[in-house]
Amino acid sequence: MGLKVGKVTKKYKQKLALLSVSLQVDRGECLVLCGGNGAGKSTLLQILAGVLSPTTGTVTLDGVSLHEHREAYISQIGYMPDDFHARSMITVQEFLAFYASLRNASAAQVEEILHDIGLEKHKKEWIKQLSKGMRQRLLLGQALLGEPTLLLLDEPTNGLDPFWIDQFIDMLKKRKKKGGIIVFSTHMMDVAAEVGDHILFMKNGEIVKQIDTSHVCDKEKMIVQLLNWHRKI
Ligand SMILES: Nc1ncnc2c1ncn2[C@@H]1O[C@H](COP(=O)(O)OP(=O)(O)OP(=O)(O)O)[C@@H](O)[C@H]1O
Repeated sequence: MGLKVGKVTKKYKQKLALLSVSLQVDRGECLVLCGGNGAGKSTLLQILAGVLSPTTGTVTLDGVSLHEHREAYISQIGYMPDDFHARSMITVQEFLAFYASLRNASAAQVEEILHDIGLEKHKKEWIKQLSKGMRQRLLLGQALLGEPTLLLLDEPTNGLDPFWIDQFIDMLKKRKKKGGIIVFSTHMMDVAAEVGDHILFMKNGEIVKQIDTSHVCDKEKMIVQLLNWHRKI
C-alpha cells in the first residue's frame, strides 16, 4: 500500500533534472519536498501526477502502476500545479464544475469545497480577477475534488495569508487521519515541520537528505535545523 517511486530519472534533452529518485510514502503520511530553485521538485511532482513521463523508473500507488494502468492510477490522484494561467472567461464555480465532471464529483461536493476554500462569495467571479492567494485556494480546491487517495501539491502555500496557511495545515492533518497520502513542495520550513512525516531535501535532481519526523520531540528545534539545511544546500 502507499506510494512507491523506484529509481526515477528524468532527462529534458541534455538536462538531467532527476537522477534515480526512490521514495516511499505510506497511507496516512505526508512527504514534503524541499530544496532550492531548480532542484527538481516540480519535475518529480509532475511525474507523479502523470503530466510528465519519466525517462526511466517506476511509480505505483497502492500497487497500481502509473505506466501500466495509467487510467486507474490517475483516477486516484489530485494535482495542484505551481502555475496557473487564467486567461479564459470562466467563473470560479464553472472552473470547479468542469474538474468535478472529470472526476465524477457531485455538485454538492463543489459547494462543500467552495466553502472550505472560502470562495463561496466569489463563485460568480471570473477566475482571472481573483487575487494570487484566492487563485491558489481555487487550484487547491480543484485538486481536492473526488477525494483522491494521493494529493500532489506544488508550492501550495505560495501567496496564502497566515489564516489560510493554518486552514491548509488543518486540511492536510484531516486527510492524513482518513488515510490519504500527501506529497507537496514548499520553501516554508515551519509548514514542513507541522505536517511532514518525511522531509526530503533535493539538490540537482537528487535526494541529498531525508528527515523522518516521527522521533522529533522539539518542533521549534527542528524548524531551525530545517532552515539551516535549506540554506546550506
Ligand atoms: N521543460 C523543461 N525543459 C528543460 N529543462 C527543464 C524543463 N523544466 C525544468 N527544467 C530544468 O529541470 C531542473 C529542475 O527544475 P524544476 O522545475 O523541477 O525545479 P524546482 O525544484 O521545482 O524549482 P523551483 O523551486 O524554482 O520551482 C532545472 O534545472 C530546470 O531548469
